[in-house]
Amino acid sequence: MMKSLIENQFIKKINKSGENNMVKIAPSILSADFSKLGEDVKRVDKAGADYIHIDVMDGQFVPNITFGPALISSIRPVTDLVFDVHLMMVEPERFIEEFAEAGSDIITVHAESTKHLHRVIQQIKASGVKAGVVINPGTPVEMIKPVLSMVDLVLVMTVNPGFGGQKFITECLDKVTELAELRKEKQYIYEIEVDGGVDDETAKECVAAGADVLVAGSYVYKYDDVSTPINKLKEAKK
Ligand SMILES: O=C(CO)[C@@H](O)[C@H](O)COP(=O)(O)O
Ligand SMILES: [Fe+2]
Repeated sequence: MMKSLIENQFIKKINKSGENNMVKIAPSILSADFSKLGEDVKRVDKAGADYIHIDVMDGQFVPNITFGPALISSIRPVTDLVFDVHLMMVEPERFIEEFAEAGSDIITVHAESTKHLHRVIQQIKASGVKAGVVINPGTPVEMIKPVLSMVDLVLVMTVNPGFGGQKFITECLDKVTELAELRKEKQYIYEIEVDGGVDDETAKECVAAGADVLVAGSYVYKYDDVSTPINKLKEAKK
């Protein structure tokens, strides 16, 4: 997608106090119907989604296997929405350029997945896309402090990665609050995204803690009319 369009949708909504005016919704296509994936992407686009969240799993970092760059290329023509690509793979540095070329707008890598987190983030930025860092429920914010000044997005997992439809882990919200406070104190520019077990109820807790972007898979795609859950999630900030 056009770089200027990404900038518009991305950083501009962060105002001077470091808080977004509205919460963004990132439906996860992990819970879409893969036999009609393009249609399922279009449905959430039409319903007001902000990002398309794409879960890449390698069967090693997590006990599940999903998509690669070819799938991302194939759905790229279907929408102009930001592709938020969540890499759950060991040594993501091996594939950054492929995922960037396939049409990713944001690539997020797990702090636990590489020995060279700082270098991978540099690599993502050099490939011309936004860079994000992800932490598992068992990983403290302390571990990513050295890269917080470099990233455009921090993703806080609110379930253990690998599967959709799991129960929200409330304790992870303390990290969202900590990241929001750090952003304010140090004038960082990252968005804070949460992923896992998000529905209309847990969304309110996430927003209250300071989340700017809500990923939701099973909650969105269980509805025939996906504008219902997307609107309910947006109301979490009203
Ligand atoms: O990264 C992941 C899972 O590892 C997620 O993005 C899931 O797709 C979220 O699914 P729900 O918990 O919303 O059903
Ligand atoms: Fe995800």
